[in-house]
Amino acid sequence: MKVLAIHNIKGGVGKTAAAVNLAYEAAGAGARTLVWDLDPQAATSFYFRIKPKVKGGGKGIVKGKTELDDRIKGTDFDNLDLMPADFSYREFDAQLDATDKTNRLAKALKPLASQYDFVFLDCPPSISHLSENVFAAAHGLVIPLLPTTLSLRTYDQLCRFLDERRISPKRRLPFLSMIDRRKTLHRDVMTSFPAQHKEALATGIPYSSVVERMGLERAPVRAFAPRSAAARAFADLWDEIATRVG
Ligand SMILES: Nc1ncnc2c1ncn2[C@@H]1O[C@H](COP(=O)(O)OP(=O)(O)OP(=O)(O)O)[C@@H](O)[C@H]1O
Repeated sequence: MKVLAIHNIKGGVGKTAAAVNLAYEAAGAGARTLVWDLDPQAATSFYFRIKPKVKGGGKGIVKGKTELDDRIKGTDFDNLDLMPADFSYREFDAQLDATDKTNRLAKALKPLASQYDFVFLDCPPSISHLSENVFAAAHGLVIPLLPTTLSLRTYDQLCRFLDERRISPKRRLPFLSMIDRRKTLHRDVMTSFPAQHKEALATGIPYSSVVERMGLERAPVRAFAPRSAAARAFADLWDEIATRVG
């Protein structure tokens, strides 16, 4: 079982869009796939038409006692399950901070190792104690970045943090999201970012109204717009990530 965290310090960069669409691609390729919606905003759960839990999940995980198995729900798609968000995750960080443990997520996921090929963690925007747990559990960090100066600056800050924790660049999988090729800055970043960061994925996700429509359709892009450029881009991105993480 490979664990992939969709993570960024910044909000609104396309983490949930990536989690939903990459998980759909993995499941479509036949991999037994689980998405864990760690964000109390519960957008991933919304896209998969599953109600978030109201309470209770976070504390048990922090104490190392929660069985995740009975919280998992099936989705409308083959091979694709979801662990819905839980509003108690709002307190996750403070609770994890109090224990000073960074292995809680990894420990909670361990019993699922024989059930899934891939687990996607859709993370809230932060750099926190929860992030430390995510980094300890994940084989790869999938990091969506807007092609803007501030977004790239935040990536450098994240890299310094990962360097301090000796998380190898090989485990970092940054890619550009919401690319608008009409913008000179975006075209420039498409050239400069991979030149400066060898770990960068070659596939980027275009800015697309089809991705925005996910909220209306409540489904991954390829399920309702299979021939769109965005659907092709997520499929290519998944191929690249699957190759990188083996
Ligand atoms: N490729 C895209 N093209 C156009 N709109 C996009 C694209 N990707 C995401 N969006 C839109 O941008 C907004 C933020 O996207 P998303 O929720 O995936 O980001 P996020 O990083 O998960 O946000 P948060 O940090 O709040 O969890 C949403 O309204 C989404 O529909």
